[in-house]
Amino acid sequence: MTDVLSTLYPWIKAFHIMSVIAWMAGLFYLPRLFVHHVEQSDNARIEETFRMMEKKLLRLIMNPASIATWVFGLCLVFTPGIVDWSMVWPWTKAAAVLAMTWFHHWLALRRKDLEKGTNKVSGRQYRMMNELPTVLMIVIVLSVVVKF
Ligand code: HEM
Repeated sequence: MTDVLSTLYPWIKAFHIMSVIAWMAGLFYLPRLFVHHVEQSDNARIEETFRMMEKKLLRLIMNPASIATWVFGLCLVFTPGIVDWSMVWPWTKAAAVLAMTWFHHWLALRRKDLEKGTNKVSGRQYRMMNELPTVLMIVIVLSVVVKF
């Protein structure tokens, strides 16, 4: 099994990066949709459009992309010689990836609130939360590329 992972290493990494790009696109865009959704919540027709866009973005892009990122990422973890756990970078990457996954689930819960009309988060708070994936992405990319 580890032989197969070593042979397929460049392919798995390529698909890992593709799924990361799709996941990150959603993690950056969904909170922006929430900002405008909250700030236009007096218009029923526009609100319905936001609900549909948020649901499709999460279900069709973000959920599958996050699963693919995890599956390809874990294949890379189990590829012999790729991760040296005595270094710092795998731990900073793991912490940031867990935080990114928490953020994904937080967004999914807020989407349900917006769908049911029970949202309590303001547009300003969504704007602030929107910075989190950027910070985590910087930590992750520095971890995997600089490998401190
Ligand atoms: C979800 C769980 C994840 C796991 C288990 C995981 C694991 C890994 C592993 C083990 C590598 C191989 C490093 C190497 O070849 O030296 C890798 C590469 C990479 N990961 Fe992840 N990763 C995950 C999520 C992410 C996320 C969220 C991002 C971006 C925000 C990301 C960006 C990258 C990049 C850009 C590379 C290629 C680095 C290079 O070799 O040039 N990964 N990942």
